[in-house]
Amino acid sequence: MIYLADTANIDELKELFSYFPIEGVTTNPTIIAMEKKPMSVIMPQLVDLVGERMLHVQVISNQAEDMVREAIAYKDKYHLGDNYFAKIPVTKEGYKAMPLIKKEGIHVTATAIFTQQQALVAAKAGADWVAPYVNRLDNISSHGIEVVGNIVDNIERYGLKTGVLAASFKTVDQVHRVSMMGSQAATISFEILERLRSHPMTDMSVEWFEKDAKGLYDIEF
Ligand SMILES: O=P(O)(O)OC[C@H]1O[C@](O)(CO)[C@@H](O)[C@@H]1O
Repeated sequence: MIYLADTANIDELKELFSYFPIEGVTTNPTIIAMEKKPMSVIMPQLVDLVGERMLHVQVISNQAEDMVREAIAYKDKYHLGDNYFAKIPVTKEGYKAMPLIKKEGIHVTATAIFTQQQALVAAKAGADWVAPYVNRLDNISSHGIEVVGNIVDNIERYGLKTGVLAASFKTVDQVHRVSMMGSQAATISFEILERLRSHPMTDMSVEWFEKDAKGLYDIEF
């Protein structure tokens, strides 16, 4: 499973990119709103920082033709290449837009997915990634992990090329469980990425090693 950072915060991304094997960044209007800056300010910084990693940018238009125009506009304005994915919600207009955007040579990430069938329809419509919302499902007494597992199985069963980009996490355990379900990717906030990377026992062990090594590691380097 590959890790993506679910943030548009430049400081968080700079820090993550310095040590975490992050393969891409996802944004949505809520994530952009948290930065209290408009897209015209955030986008150039993001594009610069993300480099060749994947960049998933959600469109805000709600009519298919506008979604297509918006997806093309980002690509052209910021000279985005093969690493750019237009995030399209799985509404009726979104499904209509997906094959049209693909025809323009732009990759598609289908987002706001809550059911197995929504994911299957998006995959059939040509989506490269489908993004099921794990924690939001768990919060309405549904089963986010199970939904992700079913989507992974269905895509494999029907020989589709779409990848599963699990999204919406509030715990490390949710991330672990989607990885066990075979999700190809997960997009995760800075806070949860830090929590899943670290463990107090690791820090303690390193401290003990350093104490034990005192005066013994005398080879120069
Ligand atoms: O429930 P949350 O944490 O707002 O997450 C919704 C998710 O949907 C996405 O838009 C899907 O890529 C992510 O950016 C985000 O993690």
